Amino acid sequence: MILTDKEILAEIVKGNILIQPYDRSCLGTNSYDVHLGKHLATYKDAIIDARKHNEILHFEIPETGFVLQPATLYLGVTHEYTESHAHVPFLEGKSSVGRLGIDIHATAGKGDVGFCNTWTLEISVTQPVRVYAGMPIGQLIYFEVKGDIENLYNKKSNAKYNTRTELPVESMMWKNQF
Ligand SMILES: Nc1ccn([C@H]2C[C@H](O)[C@@H](COP(=O)(O)OP(=O)(O)OP(=O)(O)O)O2)c(=O)n1
Repeated sequence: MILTDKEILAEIVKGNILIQPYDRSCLGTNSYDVHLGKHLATYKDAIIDARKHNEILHFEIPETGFVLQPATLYLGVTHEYTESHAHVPFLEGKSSVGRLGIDIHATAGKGDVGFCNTWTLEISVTQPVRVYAGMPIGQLIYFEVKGDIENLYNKKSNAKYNTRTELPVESMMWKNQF
């Protein structure tokens, strides 16, 4: 089941959910709006290799905004740092963002119980579009889980994306054995 606005608030009070910074006006009926952080990144090489540690180049979105181009994968990051200690958080797009032709994740929208970090966004666009740091970019929804958890994401020795950062993080697929 998805938490309602009242339940999200109650879980924040209990310490099971943390959203920093938090603004009451960002709480929707059953979601919380998150915003685009100022840092973006692109892969350095035109061809990226799923087995290798591919380097990314970071840059900041200027005050005047930055025009995203089609056929480029941009890694973005939420302005918000979040923790979810008892629920499965999902990152979803916003309809208003989708209507601008902006996708904010490529295949990965699920978070894990125990995930504590900003969210990396895998951004692609249909046509050139200017984006701004601080604009609403997505929404978090929280699902209840059934059963006890043996390995919280932040305790898992192989959790790849749990080191706190304000920067987008590149794929760590290279840590998988295949
Ligand atoms: N667009 C997304 C989706 C997820 N996450 C975060 C929340 C998740 O808890 C964490 C790991 O996501 P996955 O389990 O989908 O990723 P992997 O399976 O590749 O990583 P791991 O092996 O660490 O579980 O990354 C994120 O920052 N940005």
